[in-house]
Amino acid sequence: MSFSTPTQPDASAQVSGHSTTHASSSAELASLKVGLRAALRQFPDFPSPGILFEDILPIFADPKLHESLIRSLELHILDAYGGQKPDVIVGLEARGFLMGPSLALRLGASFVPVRKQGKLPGPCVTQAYEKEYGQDFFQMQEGAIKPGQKVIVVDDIIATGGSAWAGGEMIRKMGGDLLGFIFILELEFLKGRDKLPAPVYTLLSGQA
Ligand SMILES: O=P(O)(O)OC[C@H]1O[C@H](OP(=O)(O)OP(=O)(O)O)[C@H](O)[C@@H]1O
Ligand SMILES: Nc1ncnc2[nH]cnc12
Ligand SMILES: [Mg+2]
Repeated sequence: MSFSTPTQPDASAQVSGHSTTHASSSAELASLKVGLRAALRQFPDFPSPGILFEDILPIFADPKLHESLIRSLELHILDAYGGQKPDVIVGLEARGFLMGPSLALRLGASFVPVRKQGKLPGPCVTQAYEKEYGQDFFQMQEGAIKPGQKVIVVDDIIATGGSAWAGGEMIRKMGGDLLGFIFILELEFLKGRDKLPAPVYTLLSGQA
């Protein structure tokens, strides 16, 4: 587990019919993580030799685990960021789209996608980036983030941090206020979090 955001010992919150205090949400989060961790699968040498691929898809195949994931991320957000709630959840194509929209709905926030180049219509902001196995370009539609909006970026995995950094750069260019980055899993040995300009939270640790 990796925390780099402050918590609020007295925080209490009411969202989606769940009432929580800091102590009860910590206990709930710890128990949800056990099931989520057990569901992950690893595939050696995918998509290229030397990469140990972390497969998060079994979480989405099981409705109980899917709910555990969204609830875990919700609990973190309610407990962090000094009580500030995000206006926008930004998800990174493609795997960030698996949890971004449902998390946004749960929080009453907007969902905005970051897509790979050439997929979005109209004027776009573009950012080149490097990832664990190659180079790519990300885009967002101009004006998708309004100046001053509070934004959280979500994705499945942080490896080198290149993808999340590029998302953060585009949000910064549009005047967004980046509250933080949230991932299911972190490949700690790549130190991707050191590239990112806002607090990083990963639900589960992995590949130290
Ligand atoms: O921290 P980084 O080194 O940038 O790597 C992490 C990114 O790599 C994967 O995305 P990828 O674009 O490979 O595939 P996807 O389209 O299936 O999400 C993963 O889903 C993260 O988005
Ligand atoms: N090792 C890995 N497993 C799954 N997704 C990834 N994205 C970047 N590195 C990855
Ligand atoms: Mg991805």
